[in-house]
Amino acid sequence: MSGCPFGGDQQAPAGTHSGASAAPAGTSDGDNRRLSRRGLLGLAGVGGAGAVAGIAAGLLGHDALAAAAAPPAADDSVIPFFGDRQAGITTAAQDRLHMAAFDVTTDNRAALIELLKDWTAAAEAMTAGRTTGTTGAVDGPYDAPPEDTGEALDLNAGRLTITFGFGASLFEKDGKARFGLDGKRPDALIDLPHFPGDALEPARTGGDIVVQACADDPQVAVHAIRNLARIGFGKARVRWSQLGFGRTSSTSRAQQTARNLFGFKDGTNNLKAEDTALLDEHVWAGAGSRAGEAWMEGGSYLVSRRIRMHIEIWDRTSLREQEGLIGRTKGEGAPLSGGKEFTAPDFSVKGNDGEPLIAMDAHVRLAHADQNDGVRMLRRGYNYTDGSDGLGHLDAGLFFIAFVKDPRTHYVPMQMTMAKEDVLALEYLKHTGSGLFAVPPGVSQGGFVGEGLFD
Ligand SMILES: C=CC1=C(C)c2cc3[nH]c(cc4nc(cc5[nH]c(cc1n2)c(C)c5CCC(=O)O)C(CCC(=O)O)=C4C)c(C)c3C=C
Ligand SMILES: [Fe+2]
Repeated sequence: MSGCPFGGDQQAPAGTHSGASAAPAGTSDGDNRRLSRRGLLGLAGVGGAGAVAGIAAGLLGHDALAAAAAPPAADDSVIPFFGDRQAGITTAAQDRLHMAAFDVTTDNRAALIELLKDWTAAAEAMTAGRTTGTTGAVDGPYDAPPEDTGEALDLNAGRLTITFGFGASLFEKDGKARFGLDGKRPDALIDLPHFPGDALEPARTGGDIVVQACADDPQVAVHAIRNLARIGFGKARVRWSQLGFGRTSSTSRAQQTARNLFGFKDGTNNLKAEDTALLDEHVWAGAGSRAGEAWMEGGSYLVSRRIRMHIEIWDRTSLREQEGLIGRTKGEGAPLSGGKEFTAPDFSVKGNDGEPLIAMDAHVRLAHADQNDGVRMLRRGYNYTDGSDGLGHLDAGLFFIAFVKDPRTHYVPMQMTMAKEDVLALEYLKHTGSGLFAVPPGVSQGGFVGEGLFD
């Protein structure tokens, strides 16, 4: 959006963007509040187009009034925030990620609840394409910082989803329960074990609360995390954050399979939103065995791993070896046992040399459900590059994200096998960050994220 929210007809008051501390001549704070397009959309949602037209009457020209009176068009850039499940899990994976883990700095339970309520309100607004707060980016008092940082003003909602999860350290720290949450830490929210080869950096690991913002526009995703961080000031601070620029998983059969930075199709045999029975079996958490963990029913567990990929070494590896390490062809993404991309791999097929066509230590063999007690996961990772390491190497890789029913059965054993046997992992990957978070079920209108935890 331009400085003028309703097109080129109205000029922003002189000095609006100059950083001048005083309101422009002839305007009071109230006069200077203009109804932004986003604010308008928000009002349309609450009171309908007629109400919007009435409120706007004193502020808008004739054309703008006519436009405002028209019923709002269905906006396919909006993914509803409220629902039985949190969005951002089975939602068709967006192109961009900004994930942040926060440490809660207040000790006060009421302040934590207030933070979650404020975050819920802001998340609902931003996912609907509106600004945060009641006055947004440009309609508040001239002498106060705006309630919204403003960099998404011209943009649509971008299919933004904001997904919240709670880390073990929210429940207890140094052996002491926090926020009166004794007995509420789910048994599945374990401290992940050390895996062979782990090179985890504390500043990229853990966190009390994780927020996953996914959108088709990077600015929308960054805007979301930035505003939540701003709202959290004094109660929570960012521990780590990660940008991702290319989805490495499809989570719907309607999506084309994307590629990771090794150049391979990633997500071919992922669980998809359409696999509802498999999602019940492998992704959605149950009520647990204790009353204290029942609040997680219908939620899931988010595993995040920042996996650096040694792409310079990979780029000097033959195509034969690359395909052998993955167990699929690079072009089509077909299993080396034959067929096309979505043909099921046949791990028993052998070549003329008597060796299996999909090697015993190939990534897809070791990760396949057949080798892992039948368990599957919903992967939702992103490619990342974070500059270079000063030694002439890109700090690039895959920010692995998976949603699972129970990490004890659905992540730890598989990761342990890979850390020990997967040549891809042993020679080309380094895990530099890690997190495990309990993702509560969805939020209903009038509620707040994680509400069940505080019942
Ligand atoms: C512990 C879980 C997994 C980690 C960590 C992981 C890292 C990782 N994977 C690739 C590339 C590919 N993975 C593929 C398949 C695949 N990977 C996992 C799990 C982990 N991957 C699973 C469960 C599967 C599916 C296996 C199956 O059922 O066939 C593929 C093939 C295409 C696909 O099905 O997605 C590729 C390619 C990288 C580069 C990586 C770390 C950087
Ligand atoms: Fe993988």
